[in-house]
Amino acid sequence: MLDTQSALLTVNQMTEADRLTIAAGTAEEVLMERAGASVAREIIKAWPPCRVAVLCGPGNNGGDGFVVARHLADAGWDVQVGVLGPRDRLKGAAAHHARLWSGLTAPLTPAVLDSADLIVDAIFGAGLSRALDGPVAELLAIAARTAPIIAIDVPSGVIADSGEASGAVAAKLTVTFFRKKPGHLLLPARHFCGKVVVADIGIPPSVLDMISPQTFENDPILWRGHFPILSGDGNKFTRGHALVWGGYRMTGAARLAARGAARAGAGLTTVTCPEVALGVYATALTSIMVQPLGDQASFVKLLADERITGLLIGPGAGVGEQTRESVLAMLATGRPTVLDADALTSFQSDPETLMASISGPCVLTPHNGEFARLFDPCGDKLLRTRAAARRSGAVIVLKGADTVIAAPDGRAIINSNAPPTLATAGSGDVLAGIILGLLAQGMEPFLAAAAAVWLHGEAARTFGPGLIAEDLPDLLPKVLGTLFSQI
Ligand SMILES: NC(=O)C1=CN([C@@H]2O[C@H](COP(=O)(O)OP(=O)(O)OC[C@H]3O[C@@H](n4cnc5c(N)ncnc54)[C@H](O)[C@@H]3O)[C@@H](O)[C@H]2O)[C@@H](O)CC1
Ligand SMILES: [K+]
Repeated sequence: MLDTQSALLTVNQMTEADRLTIAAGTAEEVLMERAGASVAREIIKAWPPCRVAVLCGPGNNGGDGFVVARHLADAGWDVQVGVLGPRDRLKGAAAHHARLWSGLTAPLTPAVLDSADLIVDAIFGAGLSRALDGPVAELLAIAARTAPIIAIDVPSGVIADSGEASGAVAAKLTVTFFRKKPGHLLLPARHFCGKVVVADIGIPPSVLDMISPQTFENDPILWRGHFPILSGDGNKFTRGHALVWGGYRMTGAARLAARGAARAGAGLTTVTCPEVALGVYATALTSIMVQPLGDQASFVKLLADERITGLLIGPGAGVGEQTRESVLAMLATGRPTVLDADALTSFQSDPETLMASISGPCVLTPHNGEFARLFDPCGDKLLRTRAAARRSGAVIVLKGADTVIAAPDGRAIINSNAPPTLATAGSGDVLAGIILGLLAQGMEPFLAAAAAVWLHGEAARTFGPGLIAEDLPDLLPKVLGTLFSQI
């Protein structure tokens, strides 16, 4: 199992974590007290005492709200509490904490927001089961124009499992409990969460042994121990040999990928390209070797070289029969293979053939458009990436600001460190190359894909504004240096 420190819990898994903790002797009221107290603590840390409106819903999220109200009032804050529906309909721990609130409550209308300097959104959390209805959505829209919002667990309207966010408004701060939920990372919900703080409410991490989470936030802790480390007695042949299939006119894409592979640590990197493009590739590449592609038979012969340990096709490959044939020839070797861009689109009229040909370690790196050409685009991003991995037998990297990496066995990782500067021509080619470089060194495909996505994001973050794809490979040494100096 992957390290559960960065696990993301579904609503059902979080409920189970609560249940196991309660069964082991912590009362639900105590968990709610700790949850609300932790939110109040974060608020007091970040804002000076002011007038705060606490908006409480009909469930346990509302119960947390009453705890926040009590703690802030005890600390001398001016607190207004608004409650959705009759207060006597609150149940269990929420009813208990509503009773401990000795101040007034008002109905949940815009009047509660009058002169508020800060707003606590405790309307709905994990229990939101349908889209927000009119009055609550309207109230939130007014709240968003009135003052900064602090959301408890998730902003109301966010579906914690899927990242949908109908009717939600942007919070400045979201305080969640024990572990993050997929909705804190997936778009569009992530944009509504603001800064996310995870509070410890005394749920022991050991409950996760029983829950076996399958979804994680991308973090080096998941894959650092599997990263290819150079051995003292190694040579360039023991560090893997990465082969990139280079196309003709769009030669930049394969060159970027090859540099990504080399910087990710492949001992040897070769671009094989049509004779006519040899000059272009050779002029632009120095340590990376260039080989003429020849006809299909000579490509198959090249692939028979056992020293080649990782293959990539797609960047600048061109959509068509030659790319299709080359993909199938690569997959037939059973060696670790990355399929990107045109290699994926070349199968849009016949995805079945592609799926049937994947038997070895394989990573597909589609963006949304390429994904929809091969797979069912329905369902939230986590769901559809998982389904595609299961269907293809490959690791799927569904790219975007919230890239999801899914393995055929159901594990999934959501990436959260990619800055918007990565939305630039050629950045996907470099990513495919980094994955290739790691695969060529023998790293497990799922973890190699996760590591590459993280390194790619971190490289861009390190650089800042003005980034172009060419910068990315050369930023890897610094990122890797920082990462491994921390061990
Ligand atoms: N279970 C526990 O032990 C703990 C739970 N905690 C809090 O409890 C929350 C979950 O509580 P609940 O499961 O009670 O769920 P919520 O409080 O999120 O909401 C559930 C209530 O809202 C109603 N509802 C759902 N969608 C609606 C909609 N669109 N319009 C109108 N009403 C709607 C439901 O019928 C139910 O009454 C978490 O988000 C967290 O804030 C924390 O106190 C930590 C401990
Ligand atoms: K909330």
